Amino acid sequence: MTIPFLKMHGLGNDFVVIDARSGNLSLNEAQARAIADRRLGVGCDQFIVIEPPRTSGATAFMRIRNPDGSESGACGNATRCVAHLLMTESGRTTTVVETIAGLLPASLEADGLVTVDMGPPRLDWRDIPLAGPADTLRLDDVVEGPYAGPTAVSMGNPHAVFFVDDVAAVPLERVGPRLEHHPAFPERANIEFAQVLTPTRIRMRVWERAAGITQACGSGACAVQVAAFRRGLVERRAEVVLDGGGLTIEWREDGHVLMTGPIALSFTGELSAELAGDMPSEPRLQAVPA
Ligand SMILES: N[C@H](CCC[C@H](N)C(=O)O)C(=O)O
Repeated sequence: MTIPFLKMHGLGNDFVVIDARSGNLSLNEAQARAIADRRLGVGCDQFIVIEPPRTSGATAFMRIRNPDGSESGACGNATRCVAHLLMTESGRTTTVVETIAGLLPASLEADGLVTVDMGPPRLDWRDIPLAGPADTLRLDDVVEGPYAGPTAVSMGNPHAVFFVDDVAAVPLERVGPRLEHHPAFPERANIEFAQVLTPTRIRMRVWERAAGITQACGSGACAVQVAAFRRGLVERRAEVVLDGGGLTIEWREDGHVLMTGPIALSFTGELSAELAGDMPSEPRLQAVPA
């Protein structure tokens, strides 16, 4: 018994996407880890399962799992990929992707880019979450060498944004894991380092919770833009430049954060019986050109 998958990415942040809308996918964390393994499995930054919607108004529910099997409440790059699949399937230029963090309306732009309304950021310490009361604008207790006082933002998942003069000089592979597991973050955190180039352009790099350094992080780019605006460093709309390329992020007056960027389909394949485990064998999603 095998199951087809789509290998997709957003600016190099890559995903294995499967369609479980036709059956009950009894996916466990171990299977997610096996599929995400870059040697024994397909390999990906996140494993994405499309499930039937839970809420009226949603087209489909998107479950997000990190390579360690842990579930996340947001994945901006994958949301663009799934939204594109759903709009291609329906022939419409709008859709609504549901996650455990809420309903995310999306639209297909004339230039082929996808815009997702990632909703409002959560800025209260309880919603990040943090271990205790704190001013999320600057966490003075979070220090790692010369890096201190990040801004905490949740986009449905936790982020800590450090502002630096030179992102390229940050030893991300060393400080990333230490900060991800800092006691201030009871659910760990995605760690971003941002360098404001102009009021409408930010360069950032990311150490993703449970995934390490990735080429791009959509929810992280949203968190960086929100943090920079809260600090008076940028306008409401800016280009956030990641290792894999640029996203346009706008923190709208109504509080919602819009993210616009590309998606790509790399290849399609079939999960072997060993990897598929007891997954159903008749998914609906057909490979569609990106
Ligand atoms: N590692 C993240 C999930 C993926 C986020 C990222 N890939 C994005 O595009 O937002 C977390 O555990 O919160």
